[in-house]
Amino acid sequence: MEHWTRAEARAWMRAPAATDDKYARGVVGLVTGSHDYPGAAVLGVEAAHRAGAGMVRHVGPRRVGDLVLARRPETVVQAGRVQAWVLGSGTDPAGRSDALAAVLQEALDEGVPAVVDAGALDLAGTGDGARLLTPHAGELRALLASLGEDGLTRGDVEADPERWARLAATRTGATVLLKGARTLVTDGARVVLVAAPTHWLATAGTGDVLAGVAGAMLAAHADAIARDAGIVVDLGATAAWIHGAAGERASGGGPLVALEVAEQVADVVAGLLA
Ligand SMILES: NC(=O)C1=CN([C@@H]2O[C@H](COP(=O)(O)OP(=O)(O)OC[C@H]3O[C@@H](n4cnc5c(N)ncnc54)[C@H](OP(=O)(O)O)[C@@H]3O)[C@@H](O)[C@H]2O)[C@@H](O)CC1
Ligand SMILES: Nc1ncnc2c1ncn2[C@@H]1O[C@H](COP(=O)(O)OP(=O)(O)O)[C@@H](O)[C@H]1O
Repeated sequence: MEHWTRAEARAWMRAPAATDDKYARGVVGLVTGSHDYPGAAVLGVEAAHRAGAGMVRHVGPRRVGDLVLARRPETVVQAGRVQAWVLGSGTDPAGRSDALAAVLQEALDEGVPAVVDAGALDLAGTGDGARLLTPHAGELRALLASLGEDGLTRGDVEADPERWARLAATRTGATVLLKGARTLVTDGARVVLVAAPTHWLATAGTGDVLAGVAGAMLAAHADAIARDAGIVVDLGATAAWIHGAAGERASGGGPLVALEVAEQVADVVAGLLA
């Protein structure tokens, strides 16, 4: 098992050059949030901006888009070309509308890299392109059940996370980032461990922030992923490392809220580039 530290994370960061424009830095598109969970969209969008996306698009219900814009007017709330997608945070597959199903499927079929989170995890095996699945243990259990691993409990996954994350990666052909105090990232062959520096991260919405950071990482490296999809493991691990470091800064030893974690991401990136 590989252990991901600041040194490994640094290798995947790059400051913009004189020749870069917003598109060269990577456009992230998010299909996240819903009437029930609008906040997840705000958190993921904030994180994608702070992690260095050249542009962030959000596709979702009008009310969700309005909340996103109220927080981040830089966001483009229209569909369009992206270098990477973040799909599913703050959505519930049980209540998925036909319109949302169509938008998600179109994104998955585009062939660009995608972070597949929360309410889109049941679509993990569909479409085309590199995939980074970001389940917590309960979501991994559900994903494995859908792949035929009946009778598994969340406790089983927590007792042997490496085994179950590897199995899900092998079965889906995706890279799996299994969230927790110790986050595992695996493509079925390599297994990378990212230890969180603070357990105050165990709070609502921090997973939505992680998805936004991961989306920005995939978008920034979309061309390299097209040449070698194996680097999605490195990019997922780097996103988890940045998320942990941002959580540590947001916490300062005490409680944090997810939006503060997202806000700290830019300083963590600056520190890696220094
Ligand atoms: N601000 C936002 O918009 C946010 C939006 N979010 C979005 O919410 C969506 C759902 O994601 P999630 O991870 O919260 O739920 P989910 O995977 O269905 O697991 C449910 C499990 O939890 C358990 N459980 C529940 N309550 C419990 C309790 N009091 N005490 C103990 N256990 C309790 C429950 O157990 P049970 O009650 O069944 O025994 C079940 O096992 C997702 O789209 C996410 O992105 C979140 O990111 C938060 C911020
Ligand atoms: N005990 C813990 N210590 C450190 N980090 C944790 C701990 N528990 C969860 N996390 C992290 O917090 C985030 C929670 O994500 P998730 O379970 O999707 O919650 P949410 O859906 O509320 O955003 C993940 O990044 C996970 O790695």
